[in-house]
Order: sequence, then structure tokens, then C-alpha cells
Amino acid sequence: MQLVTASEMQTIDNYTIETIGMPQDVLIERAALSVIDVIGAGHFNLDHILVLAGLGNNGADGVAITRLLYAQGFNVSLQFVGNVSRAKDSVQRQLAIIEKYGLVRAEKSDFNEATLIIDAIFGTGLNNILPEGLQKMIKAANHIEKAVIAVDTPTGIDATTGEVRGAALKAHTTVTFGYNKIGLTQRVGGYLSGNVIVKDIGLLTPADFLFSNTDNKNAPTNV
Ligand SMILES: NC(=O)C1=CN([C@@H]2O[C@H](COP(=O)(O)OP(=O)(O)OC[C@H]3O[C@@H](n4cnc5c(N)ncnc54)[C@H](OP(=O)(O)O)[C@@H]3O)[C@@H](O)[C@H]2O)[C@H](O)CC1
Ligand SMILES: [K+]
Repeated sequence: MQLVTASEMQTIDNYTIETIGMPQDVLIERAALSVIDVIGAGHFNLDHILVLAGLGNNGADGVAITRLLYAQGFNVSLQFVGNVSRAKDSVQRQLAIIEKYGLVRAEKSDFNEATLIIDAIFGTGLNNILPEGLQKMIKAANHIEKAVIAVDTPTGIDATTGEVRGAALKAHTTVTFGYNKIGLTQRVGGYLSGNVIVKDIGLLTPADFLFSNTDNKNAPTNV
């Protein structure tokens, strides 16, 4: 199985959008639908689903997942992590749609009430240590051992190295898009990702793309 770094995944994402012309919102919708497949596979208590969304495209996936669950009548709440006014355009577009569906965002959620948490805070764009407040929230969530499905990568895990950036939300299952990430197979990332499911969302890879991880069995330890 081919493994990629965060930056290789972003290159493939951008190639699919910029060169092939696949609309970003189509990829986000397919990513969301692939997570819905896993949510509906019967392994989780769906009585109260809490979606935690960030301000980048990982958060856009989270808002789309929330909409799909809400439209199917699930008891789902959406809480943003960060100042929504600073969210990327992809998130704003998803928010505008979900507000037309009548869903009102939660300002503050009680983790204890949730039976399943969808982690859509950070994905492959994580590029620094997590803010202190988020680290505290993650440590508290890990302590109560809620079932968590991570969208693309567990928040706090460096998708390339598997290192923890201050704190990382332990996932029961990680649904990752296109290719598995090296950081989900090694170091703490390999442990905190739980069961990793790779889903095809229609990303295309340039024919001459040179993957850094050519040894498909084990990721090199020095990435
Ligand atoms: N590329 C696509 O069109 C698709 C991507 N998919 C999903 O998107 C994420 C990757 O999205 P991206 O926006 O690149 O990054 P994240 O959502 O992971 O992170 C959000 C932004 O947060 C900033 N950032 C990074 N680290 C930190 C930190 N430690 N503290 C605070 N903020 C942080 C960063 O912004 P900068 O301006 O700082 O660069 C990030 O951009 C991918 O994982 C998929 O889930 C879709 O699924 C398919 C289409
Ligand atoms: K995530």
C-alpha cells in the first residue's frame, strides 16, 4: 500500500483541483460521504453525534458530514474550534448551506453527552503545535475515552512523521482520503489513529509523480 507525506497529499489534492479541474466542493462532498459510510457501518452508538470542526478544509469535511447526518434525521451537533469568521472559504460555503437546512451550531458542547465524536479539526494542514486551549480540550476528551472517528488524520498528529503536536485526539477509527499517510503508520500516530480506513474520493495522481516512500511495506523512520 502506497504511503504519502502530508505535502505529497496536498500536491495530489491541488493537482486534482487545479490541473484536472475537479471542483473542491465535490472532493469535500465525497470525503464526507465516505465518512458517513463508516459511521453507518454499525460499530458506533449514534444516539448523539458531536462534530468538532476546524477552520480549514478538514473542517469543511466536518460541516458536510454534519449536514448529511442532519438530513438523515440523526441527533447531530456541530461545534467549531476557533473563530469561524477566520474560516477558509470552503468552510464558509458549507456553513451557508447547512444554515439553510436549519441546523444551528452549538457554541459549547458537553463531551459527556456525545456518544460519538467526529474529529474534523485538523487534517494534513497541521503545521505547528496545537493552541494551548485545544490541547487541554483534547486531553480532557481522551480522558473520558469517547468513541472518536478522525477525518483524514487524528487532530494533533503530524501526518508525515506521526509525532504529536502538543496533544492528539485518540481515534477509534480514522477515515483517510486517497492514500494512507506515513504519520498514521508510525510513532504515536500509528497508535492514536486506531483502525485506519483508506477511502477513494476521486483524487488523481500525476502519472510522473515521485513518491518519497517507495518501500510500500514500512515507512522509513527518518521522515
Ligand atoms: N485540498 C483539498 O481541497 C481537500 C482537502 N481535504 C481535507 O482538507 C484537509 C487539509 O485541509 P487544509 O485546509 O490544508 O488544512 P487543515 O484543515 O488540516 O488545517 C486548517 C488550517 O489550520 C492552520 N493550522 C495548521 N496548524 C495549526 C496549528 N497548530 N494551530 C492553528 N492553526 C493551524 C493552517 O492554516 P495556515 O494559514 O496556518 O497555514 C491550516 O490550513 C485534509 O486533511 C482533508 O481532510 C478534503 O477532504 C478533500 C479536498
Ligand atoms: K481530523
